[in-house]
Amino acid sequence: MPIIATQGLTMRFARVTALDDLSVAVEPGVVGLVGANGAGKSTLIKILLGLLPPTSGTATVLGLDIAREGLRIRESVGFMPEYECLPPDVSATEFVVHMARMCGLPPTAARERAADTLRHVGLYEERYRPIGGYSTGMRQRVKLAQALVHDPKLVFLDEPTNGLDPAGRDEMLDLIRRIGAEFGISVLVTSHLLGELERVCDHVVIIDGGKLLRSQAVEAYTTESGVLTVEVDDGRDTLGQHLHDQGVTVHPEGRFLVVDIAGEQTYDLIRDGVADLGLRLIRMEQRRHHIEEVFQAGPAGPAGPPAPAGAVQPGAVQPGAVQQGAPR
Ligand SMILES: Nc1ncnc2c1ncn2[C@@H]1O[C@H](COP(=O)(O)OP(=O)(O)OP(=O)(O)O)[C@@H](O)[C@H]1O
Repeated sequence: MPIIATQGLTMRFARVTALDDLSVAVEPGVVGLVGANGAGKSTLIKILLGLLPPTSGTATVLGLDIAREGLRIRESVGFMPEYECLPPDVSATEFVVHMARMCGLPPTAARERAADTLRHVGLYEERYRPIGGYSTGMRQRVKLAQALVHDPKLVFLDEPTNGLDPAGRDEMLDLIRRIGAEFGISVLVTSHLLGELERVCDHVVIIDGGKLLRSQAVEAYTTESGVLTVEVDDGRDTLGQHLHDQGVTVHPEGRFLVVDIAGEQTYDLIRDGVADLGLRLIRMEQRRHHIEEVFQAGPAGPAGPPAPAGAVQPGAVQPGAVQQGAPR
């Protein structure tokens, strides 16, 4: 059963269509929802939580109808909102216990679950300090803890890496991966950074202007490319010249040679060249595309069908559009 399924979901505000006939279904796992600022990500989450009725269309979350079963959806789903929503003068423990009580847990269970959850997100030592003195990364972890405290089957994380430095972003991405892999909780995580979702997601949905651009397993975006990376211990240029003389298209890139694959014989030529020249081969591997290359390549990118007319081409992003610069 899909964890989320929408059919023709449309949301019109007075001046803007935030979602435009969106039909998509995703299976359990860690699912990325990527789009530029204003693409409609937060609007979709609010509709899926049953908090905002769509203009038209239908959707289910965990098999529950958003129009009729919003309360049951919110019982089974955790939500980490994008914007700051934390009281500064209470501790993380007080806040997360309060949120657990709001979800219906009895007092003792609420305290135990809050302590467990704060430990999981790496805030155990700091849990009695007032939230007002926390760093941005710590506040993001409190927001994550309150989304997990009632043991949901699915969590919606709206831009959880916002405002974090590279180290904080890496830690948050690791936490998200653990939520999916170790706790078995499905995740819908939004970001405007393509690269960072590739690291943690099983599946990525891309929307632009409220329309679906693509919905695919991560591997489908990162299909193998037509080039080999070759590394030898001392002798990069000698081997490069040798392969060139054999008619192989090759160019240097850092310590490596990047070789176009022109059939099985390319592998044989590299093997023979390395042997004939008496070099030591360290690696020879086929490169995989990164998700962002799908967009750098434009509408006829390497991983699939052309984007629909009018779609943002993130290879030529405008400020605020889908960005490719996620650190790895
Ligand atoms: N309550 C509202 N009233 C009017 N317009 C709205 C409302 N909520 C959202 N919008 C508009 O709908 C569009 C989609 O907004 P949404 O917040 O869903 O985008 P987003 O992809 O989450 O972007 P961001 O990452 O910037 O939050 C935007 O143009 C936004 O201005």
